[in-house]
Amino acid sequence: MIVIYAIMITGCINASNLEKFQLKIAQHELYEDGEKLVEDILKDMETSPILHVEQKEGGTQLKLIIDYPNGVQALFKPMRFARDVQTLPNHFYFSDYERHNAEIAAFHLDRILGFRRAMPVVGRVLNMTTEIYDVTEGDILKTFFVSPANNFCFHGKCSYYCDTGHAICGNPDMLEGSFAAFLPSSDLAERKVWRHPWRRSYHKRRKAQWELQSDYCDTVRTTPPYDSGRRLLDLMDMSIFDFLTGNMDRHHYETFKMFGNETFTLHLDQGRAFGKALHDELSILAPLLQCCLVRHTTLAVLLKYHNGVPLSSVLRESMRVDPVSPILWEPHLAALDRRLVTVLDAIRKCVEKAENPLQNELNDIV
Ligand SMILES: Nc1ncnc2c1ncn2[C@@H]1O[C@H](COP(=O)(O)OP(=O)(O)OP(=O)(O)O)[C@@H](O)[C@H]1O
Ligand SMILES: [Mn+2]
Repeated sequence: MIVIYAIMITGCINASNLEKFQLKIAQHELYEDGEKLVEDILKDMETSPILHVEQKEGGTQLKLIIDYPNGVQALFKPMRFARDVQTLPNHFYFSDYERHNAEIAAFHLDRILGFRRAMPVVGRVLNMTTEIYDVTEGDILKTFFVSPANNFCFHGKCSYYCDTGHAICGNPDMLEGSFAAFLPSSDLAERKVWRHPWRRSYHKRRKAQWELQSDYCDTVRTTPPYDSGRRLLDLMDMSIFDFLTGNMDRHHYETFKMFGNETFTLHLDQGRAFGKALHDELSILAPLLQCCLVRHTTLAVLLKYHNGVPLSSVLRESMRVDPVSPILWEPHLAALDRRLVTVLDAIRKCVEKAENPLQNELNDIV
């Protein structure tokens, strides 16, 4: 990835699999198709001893930074609910709980769709006493307690759901969670955070500009960095990815600074995906619907799953090897195939519109 880092790693006999993986991150993808290191780092995160745990600063919901031997780290999101618990009907997208299994499923889906823009994520069950409580320190320790049902619980400190009423509880002291491979530190590979042009309002009564302005895409596509290169196409991919998973929480996205603008957008933070299996949130597709734009290779992948082995089957099979499988409630898998048809319908309408622009203008007038 960068020269100094390369020298550091090659000069070091015991480079971890994660360091090797980070070193291979390229301008257009996190890892190559079929990269063996992906399986290696998943295995490491699943089986390596946990040396230290601390709460991640910032962010709204509780996350832990896990330290393994050799400086390897992972980002842990805890399980809160069973797989079939849906987003509460009166919750907005911005007050939805994060789901650890959504992070696992999203990594697999991102890989299956050929994006390779999400860091590898694996499930694991922890002993809360020996693998969290005994290896952490500071304020978080004061938030541990035993619940009336005799389960070991903690809530940590954060701005959303870090209180006794929303504690994370083991069964009785075993806790499942997702472990995302850590991105290279910002000293080595600084990231740029971008405001997503189709960001939601994050307010219960306000609408965002894209919801009010019918020609919003014209504004975006004439504004750098969306006016040239791959960036707008990446946002179209992200919109399809998020529509398939039902993730309404794409407020920002990140890129690696060293690659400039002609690089891929990271698929980070899928914790609020897979919340509503029986509802398809069409507004997540707004970027694609408003711009009528899709990458040729993305369309080819979508058609492959539509015409061949269904996306749900390929995803189910991919996730089967995860230690906490099954990862998704079946209706979420069924939703994927249904939503794929919706995406293809939207693209078909765009093609028809492009083939007959005059007719369309007439339709608009009439
Ligand atoms: N795999 C990772 N390795 C290192 N850092 C990460 C990783 N994934 C995410 N981060 C960093 O941690 C931040 C918070 O992660 P994430 O977005 O998943 O949590 P969050 O609580 O949902 O945050 P927010 O409330 O801001 O959306 C991200 O913005 C990102 O910079
Ligand atoms: Mn988030």
